[in-house]
Amino acid sequence: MPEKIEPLANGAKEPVHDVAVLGGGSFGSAMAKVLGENGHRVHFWMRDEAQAEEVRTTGINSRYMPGVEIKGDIRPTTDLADAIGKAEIVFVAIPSKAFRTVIRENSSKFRDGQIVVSLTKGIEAHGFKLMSEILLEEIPRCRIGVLSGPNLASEIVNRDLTATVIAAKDPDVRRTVQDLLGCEYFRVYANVDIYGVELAGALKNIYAIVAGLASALDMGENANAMLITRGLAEMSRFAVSLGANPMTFMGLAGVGDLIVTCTSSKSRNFRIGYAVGKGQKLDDAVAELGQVAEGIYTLELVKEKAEAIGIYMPLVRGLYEILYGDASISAVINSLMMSVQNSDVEFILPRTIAE
Ligand SMILES: NC(=O)c1ccc[n+]([C@@H]2O[C@H](COP(=O)([O-])OP(=O)(O)OC[C@H]3O[C@@H](n4cnc5c(N)ncnc54)[C@H](O)[C@@H]3O)[C@@H](O)[C@H]2O)c1
Ligand SMILES: O=P(O)(O)OC[C@H](O)CO
Repeated sequence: MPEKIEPLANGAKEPVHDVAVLGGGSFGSAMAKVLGENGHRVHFWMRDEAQAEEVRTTGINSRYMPGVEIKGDIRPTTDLADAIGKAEIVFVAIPSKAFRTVIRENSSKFRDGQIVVSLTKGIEAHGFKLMSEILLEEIPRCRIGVLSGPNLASEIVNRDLTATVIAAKDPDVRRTVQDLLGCEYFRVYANVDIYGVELAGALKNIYAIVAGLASALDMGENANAMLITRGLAEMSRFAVSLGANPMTFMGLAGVGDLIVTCTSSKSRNFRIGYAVGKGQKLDDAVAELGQVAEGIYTLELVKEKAEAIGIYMPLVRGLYEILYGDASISAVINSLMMSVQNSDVEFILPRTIAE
């Protein structure tokens, strides 16, 4: 049992809930820590028994969160069915490439009406599916939510002040997640635009790689601001064309997450861009990182999708040509700078067609 249950932001102590966190990486560890400190019983599922045993005996996940003690009633397990079975609410922090497989293999273990919240910021290659869409397909009888925002795991575990967004259609899902996670250093805002919140979380990883590249080249603060803002224009153009609400991009899950990921070397996507900007090969940078940087996969999928539906995404195309083609960084920068000068905010002034 935890030594002390901190009161939540509303001053009341919540009843203890059984929650499951699926995924023993950086973000699963960070969310397990918040939930444990808030007094909940956390069934923390990870694949690796040695890692589970380490968390069980020392409270530390040294591979993904070295030196951080995950306090409270944390119950690490490699038995996924047991974790789901015991939980009232399930949080899923599994990389997008493995997300469907893990959920599908255990779909019969989820209960009717059980709340399942995706923490994953990626897109499935086959069919361009977001994680909430996978959940709806695999476990349609559950109530689905998506948590996304400017949430560097390494800061959350330090109890650095942080805000995030829970997006769900069901108000009870939104309220439950706010109550479970909210505390003196973690605030949870609500949104109903699941698709926009989720797509924003996936797309910003691409622009974080771009920002890392720019930082490696020491392009200057004006250039950084230009890249972030044009990244926002590009990602909202794309997302809105697929049905997202443009206003979502003004919120924490949109511009908030874009800012943190594009300005912090704590972001793994930023670090990949920085390494490539310093001349490292992409594969070597990924191997050295040793953690997931979803943006490198999202980039390929978004480039393909944007071309298929005719959405202009010059930063996506330029980054793709650098990472996966043979374009030099300077040639891409030159072509971006010399393209047609266009509208700032296209929701006010439509873009001219020629580019
Ligand atoms: N780390 C952050 O700051 C952060 C913040 C918000 C959201 N996210 C998102 O959370 C998701 C998970 O990222 P992370 O940071 O925890 O990654 P990570 O690289 O730190 O850890 C990945 C975890 O997934 C596990 N895993 C990999 N393949 C698996 C499989 N086939 N089956 C089961 N488990 C598997 C690994 O064992 C590891 O425990 C990503 O989509 C990421 O974008 C991360
Ligand atoms: O480390 P990254 O680049 O995966 O980013 C982590 C979070 O998504 C930031 O909100």
